[in-house]
Amino acid sequence: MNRSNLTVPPEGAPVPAPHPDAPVGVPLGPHYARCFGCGPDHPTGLHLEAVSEDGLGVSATFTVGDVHQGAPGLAHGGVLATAMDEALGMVVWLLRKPYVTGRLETDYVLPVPVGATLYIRTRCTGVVGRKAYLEAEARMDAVDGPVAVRAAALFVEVPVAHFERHGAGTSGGDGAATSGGAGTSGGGAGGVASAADLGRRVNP
Ligand SMILES: CCCCCCCCCCCCCCCC(=O)SCCNC(=O)CCNC(=O)[C@H](O)C(C)(C)COP(=O)(O)OP(=O)(O)OC[C@H]1O[C@@H](n2cnc3c(N)ncnc32)[C@H](O)[C@@H]1OP(=O)(O)O
Repeated sequence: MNRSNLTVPPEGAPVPAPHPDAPVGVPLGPHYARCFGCGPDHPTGLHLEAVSEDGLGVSATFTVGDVHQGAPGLAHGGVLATAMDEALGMVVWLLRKPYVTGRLETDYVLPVPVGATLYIRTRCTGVVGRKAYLEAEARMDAVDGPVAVRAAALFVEVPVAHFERHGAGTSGGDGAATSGGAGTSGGGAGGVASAADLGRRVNP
Protein backbone atom coordinates (compact mmCIF):
# COMPACT_ATOMS: atom_id res chain seq x y z
CA MET A 1 0.00 0.00 0.00
CA ASN A 2 0.99 3.64 -0.20
CA ARG A 3 2.19 4.60 3.23
CA SER A 4 4.47 7.03 4.97
CA ASN A 5 7.45 5.99 7.03
CA LEU A 6 5.53 7.16 10.11
CA THR A 7 3.61 3.86 10.14
CA VAL A 8 6.56 1.62 9.27
CA PRO A 9 8.49 0.28 12.28
CA PRO A 10 12.19 1.09 12.26
CA GLU A 11 14.31 -1.81 11.09
CA GLY A 12 14.83 -4.34 13.85
CA ALA A 13 11.91 -3.07 15.93
CA PRO A 14 10.74 -6.01 18.06
CA VAL A 15 7.31 -7.51 17.62
CA PRO A 16 5.93 -7.98 21.14
CA ALA A 17 5.11 -11.39 22.53
CA PRO A 18 1.40 -11.90 23.13
CA HIS A 19 0.28 -10.89 26.61
CA PRO A 20 0.00 -14.03 28.79
CA ASP A 21 -3.68 -13.24 29.39
CA ALA A 22 -4.43 -12.53 25.73
CA PRO A 23 -7.21 -14.78 24.49
CA VAL A 24 -6.50 -16.94 21.47
CA GLY A 25 -9.06 -18.19 18.99
CA VAL A 26 -12.05 -16.69 20.77
CA PRO A 27 -14.34 -13.72 20.13
CA LEU A 28 -13.07 -10.58 21.82
CA GLY A 29 -16.40 -8.96 22.46
CA PRO A 30 -16.66 -5.18 22.57
CA HIS A 31 -14.12 -3.15 24.54
CA TYR A 32 -16.86 -0.67 25.45
CA ALA A 33 -20.61 -1.16 25.02
CA ARG A 34 -21.18 2.30 23.48
CA CYS A 35 -18.17 2.24 21.16
CA PHE A 36 -19.13 3.33 17.65
CA GLY A 37 -16.88 0.59 16.26
CA CYS A 38 -17.77 -2.46 18.35
CA GLY A 39 -20.40 -1.53 20.94
CA PRO A 40 -23.66 -3.50 20.90
CA ASP A 41 -25.43 -0.56 22.57
CA HIS A 42 -24.64 1.82 19.71
CA PRO A 43 -27.71 2.04 17.47
CA THR A 44 -25.94 2.93 14.23
CA GLY A 45 -22.43 1.76 15.04
CA LEU A 46 -20.41 -0.74 13.05
CA HIS A 47 -21.00 -3.64 15.45
CA LEU A 48 -17.67 -5.00 14.39
CA GLU A 49 -16.99 -8.48 15.69
CA ALA A 50 -13.43 -9.59 16.27
CA VAL A 51 -11.60 -12.78 17.10
CA SER A 52 -8.06 -12.97 18.46
CA GLU A 53 -6.06 -15.19 16.13
CA ASP A 54 -2.93 -15.71 18.19
CA GLY A 55 -2.91 -12.95 20.79
CA LEU A 56 -1.29 -10.46 18.41
CA GLY A 57 -3.40 -10.65 15.27
CA VAL A 58 -7.14 -10.11 14.97
CA SER A 59 -9.76 -11.18 12.44
CA ALA A 60 -12.86 -9.02 12.34
CA THR A 61 -16.03 -8.67 10.30
CA PHE A 62 -18.10 -5.63 9.52
CA THR A 63 -21.26 -5.65 7.40
CA VAL A 64 -22.04 -2.34 5.72
CA GLY A 65 -25.53 -1.12 6.57
CA ASP A 66 -27.87 1.55 5.24
CA VAL A 67 -26.68 3.90 7.97
CA HIS A 68 -23.09 3.68 6.73
CA GLN A 69 -23.61 5.13 3.25
CA GLY A 70 -21.68 7.97 1.65
CA ALA A 71 -22.75 7.81 -2.01
CA PRO A 72 -26.07 6.05 -2.55
CA GLY A 73 -25.61 2.36 -1.98
CA LEU A 74 -21.93 2.66 -1.08
CA ALA A 75 -20.06 2.72 2.20
CA HIS A 76 -18.71 6.10 3.32
CA GLY A 77 -14.92 6.15 3.25
CA GLY A 78 -14.74 7.54 6.76
CA VAL A 79 -16.83 4.64 8.00
CA LEU A 80 -14.46 2.19 6.32
CA ALA A 81 -11.50 3.96 7.95
CA THR A 82 -13.31 3.64 11.28
CA ALA A 83 -13.74 -0.10 10.75
CA MET A 84 -10.02 -0.41 10.08
CA ASP A 85 -9.19 1.78 13.11
CA GLU A 86 -11.41 -0.34 15.32
CA ALA A 87 -9.93 -3.63 14.12
CA LEU A 88 -6.42 -2.21 14.59
CA GLY A 89 -7.38 -1.03 18.06
CA MET A 90 -8.45 -4.56 18.95
CA VAL A 91 -4.83 -5.64 18.45
CA VAL A 92 -3.43 -3.13 20.94
CA TRP A 93 -6.35 -3.97 23.24
CA LEU A 94 -4.86 -7.49 23.34
CA LEU A 95 -1.59 -6.03 24.63
CA ARG A 96 -3.53 -4.90 27.72
CA LYS A 97 -2.12 -1.39 27.64
CA PRO A 98 -4.09 1.76 26.87
CA TYR A 99 -3.33 3.04 23.39
CA VAL A 100 -4.91 5.63 21.11
CA THR A 101 -4.62 6.04 17.38
CA GLY A 102 -1.96 8.64 16.56
CA ARG A 103 -1.92 8.17 12.81
CA LEU A 104 -4.08 6.16 10.43
CA GLU A 105 -3.34 5.71 6.72
CA THR A 106 -5.92 4.14 4.42
CA ASP A 107 -5.92 2.93 0.83
CA TYR A 108 -9.39 2.52 -0.68
CA VAL A 109 -8.98 -0.15 -3.31
CA LEU A 110 -12.58 -1.05 -4.24
CA PRO A 111 -15.98 0.60 -3.70
CA VAL A 112 -17.81 -1.26 -0.96
CA PRO A 113 -21.59 -1.61 -1.41
CA VAL A 114 -24.23 -1.69 1.30
CA GLY A 115 -24.72 -5.29 2.34
CA ALA A 116 -21.11 -6.25 1.74
CA THR A 117 -19.23 -7.87 4.59
CA LEU A 118 -15.62 -6.91 5.09
CA TYR A 119 -13.26 -9.56 6.45
CA ILE A 120 -10.53 -7.59 8.17
CA ARG A 121 -7.22 -8.95 9.39
CA THR A 122 -4.90 -6.85 11.51
CA ARG A 123 -1.47 -7.36 13.00
CA CYS A 124 1.12 -5.59 15.11
CA THR A 125 4.38 -5.26 13.21
CA GLY A 126 6.52 -3.74 15.95
CA VAL A 127 6.61 -1.74 19.17
CA VAL A 128 9.15 0.94 19.99
CA GLY A 129 8.74 2.67 23.33
CA ARG A 130 5.18 4.02 23.44
CA LYS A 131 4.66 3.52 19.71
CA ALA A 132 2.93 0.46 18.27
CA TYR A 133 2.97 -0.12 14.51
CA LEU A 134 0.06 -1.95 12.96
CA GLU A 135 -1.35 -2.90 9.59
CA ALA A 136 -4.67 -4.18 8.30
CA GLU A 137 -6.30 -5.54 5.17
CA ALA A 138 -10.03 -5.88 4.45
CA ARG A 139 -11.34 -8.37 1.92
CA MET A 140 -14.82 -8.24 0.45
CA ASP A 141 -17.44 -10.88 1.18
CA ALA A 142 -15.03 -13.72 1.94
CA VAL A 143 -11.81 -14.25 3.85
CA ASP A 144 -10.12 -14.76 0.49
CA GLY A 145 -12.20 -12.19 -1.39
CA PRO A 146 -10.71 -9.22 -3.24
CA VAL A 147 -8.87 -6.64 -1.15
CA ALA A 148 -11.13 -3.61 -0.68
CA VAL A 149 -9.24 -1.54 1.91
CA ARG A 150 -5.73 -1.50 3.33
CA ALA A 151 -4.59 0.46 6.36
CA ALA A 152 -1.50 1.12 8.42
CA ALA A 153 -1.38 2.88 11.75
CA LEU A 154 0.70 4.19 14.57
CA PHE A 155 -0.91 3.82 17.98
CA VAL A 156 0.57 5.65 20.96
CA GLU A 157 0.46 4.27 24.51
CA VAL A 158 -1.16 6.66 26.96
CA PRO A 159 -1.72 6.58 30.72
CA VAL A 160 -5.17 5.64 32.01
CA ALA A 161 -5.37 9.29 33.12
CA HIS A 162 -5.73 10.19 29.41
CA PHE A 163 -9.27 8.78 29.49
CA GLU A 164 -10.06 10.25 32.90
CA ARG A 165 -8.84 13.68 31.84
CA HIS A 166 -10.36 13.87 28.38
CA GLY A 167 -13.35 11.52 28.43
CA ALA A 168 -16.51 13.29 29.42
CA GLY A 169 -19.29 11.25 30.96
CA THR A 170 -17.51 7.90 31.11
CA SER A 171 -17.23 7.63 34.86
CA GLY A 172 -20.09 9.64 36.24
CA GLY A 173 -22.99 7.24 35.94
CA ASP A 174 -24.56 8.84 32.89
CA GLY A 175 -25.41 5.42 31.60
CA ALA A 176 -22.06 4.64 30.06
CA ALA A 177 -20.86 3.30 33.35
CA THR A 178 -23.98 1.23 33.80
CA SER A 179 -24.41 -0.07 30.29
CA GLY A 180 -22.03 -2.58 31.69
CA GLY A 181 -20.89 -6.02 30.94
CA ALA A 182 -19.24 -5.05 27.71
CA GLY A 183 -16.95 -7.68 26.43
CA THR A 184 -17.73 -10.25 29.01
CA SER A 185 -19.32 -12.55 26.47
CA GLY A 186 -17.27 -15.04 24.55
CA GLY A 187 -14.46 -15.32 27.08
CA GLY A 188 -12.71 -12.48 25.37
CA ALA A 189 -10.43 -9.71 26.47
CA GLY A 190 -13.09 -8.05 28.63
CA GLY A 191 -14.76 -4.71 28.13
CA VAL A 192 -14.71 -1.56 30.20
CA ALA A 193 -17.36 0.97 31.15
CA SER A 194 -15.13 3.61 32.69
CA ALA A 195 -11.57 4.81 32.93
CA ALA A 196 -11.41 3.15 36.36
CA ASP A 197 -12.36 -0.16 34.73
CA LEU A 198 -9.62 0.41 32.22
CA GLY A 199 -7.14 0.98 35.04
CA ARG A 200 -8.15 -2.31 36.68
CA ARG A 201 -7.77 -4.11 33.40
CA VAL A 202 -4.28 -2.73 32.86
CA ASN A 203 -3.17 -3.21 36.50
CA PRO A 204 -5.36 -6.00 37.85
C1 LIG B 1 -13.72 5.18 29.35
C2 LIG B 1 -12.71 4.13 29.05
C3 LIG B 1 -12.58 3.81 27.63
C4 LIG B 1 -11.46 2.90 27.40
C5 LIG B 1 -11.16 2.71 25.99
C6 LIG B 1 -9.92 1.97 25.88
C7 LIG B 1 -9.30 2.11 24.57
C8 LIG B 1 -9.32 0.85 23.89
C9 LIG B 1 -9.10 1.03 22.44
C10 LIG B 1 -9.68 -0.10 21.71
C11 LIG B 1 -9.99 0.18 20.28
C12 LIG B 1 -10.32 1.55 19.93
C13 LIG B 1 -10.05 1.77 18.49
C14 LIG B 1 -10.05 3.10 18.13
C15 LIG B 1 -8.92 3.90 18.68
C16 LIG B 1 -9.19 5.37 18.61
O1 LIG B 1 -9.94 5.81 17.82
S1 LIG B 1 -8.39 6.38 19.76
C17 LIG B 1 -9.17 7.97 19.43
C18 LIG B 1 -8.46 8.77 18.40
N1 LIG B 1 -7.16 9.21 18.85
C19 LIG B 1 -7.01 10.21 19.72
O2 LIG B 1 -7.94 10.77 20.25
C20 LIG B 1 -5.60 10.60 20.06
C21 LIG B 1 -5.47 12.10 20.20
N2 LIG B 1 -4.05 12.45 20.29
C22 LIG B 1 -3.42 12.45 21.48
O3 LIG B 1 -4.01 12.24 22.53
C23 LIG B 1 -1.94 12.72 21.46
O4 LIG B 1 -1.58 13.45 20.31
C24 LIG B 1 -1.10 11.41 21.48
C25 LIG B 1 -1.38 10.52 20.26
C26 LIG B 1 -1.41 10.63 22.77
C27 LIG B 1 0.39 11.75 21.47
O5 LIG B 1 0.65 12.76 22.41
P1 LIG B 1 1.74 12.57 23.58
O6 LIG B 1 1.26 11.58 24.55
O7 LIG B 1 2.05 13.94 24.07
O8 LIG B 1 2.98 11.92 22.89
P2 LIG B 1 4.11 12.56 22.00
O9 LIG B 1 5.30 12.73 22.88
O10 LIG B 1 3.63 13.71 21.20
O11 LIG B 1 4.36 11.34 20.99
C28 LIG B 1 4.91 10.11 21.42
C29 LIG B 1 5.61 9.52 20.21
O12 LIG B 1 4.59 9.24 19.22
C30 LIG B 1 4.86 9.99 18.03
N3 LIG B 1 3.59 10.47 17.49
C31 LIG B 1 2.57 11.03 18.18
N4 LIG B 1 1.57 11.34 17.33
C32 LIG B 1 1.99 10.99 16.11
C33 LIG B 1 1.39 11.08 14.82
N5 LIG B 1 0.18 11.57 14.63
N6 LIG B 1 2.11 10.61 13.76
C34 LIG B 1 3.33 10.08 13.93
N7 LIG B 1 3.94 9.97 15.13
C35 LIG B 1 3.27 10.42 16.20
C36 LIG B 1 5.75 11.14 18.45
O13 LIG B 1 6.55 11.59 17.37
C37 LIG B 1 6.59 10.51 19.55
O14 LIG B 1 7.60 9.73 18.95
P3 LIG B 1 9.06 9.60 19.65
O15 LIG B 1 9.53 11.01 19.88
O16 LIG B 1 8.82 8.85 20.94
O17 LIG B 1 9.87 8.83 18.67
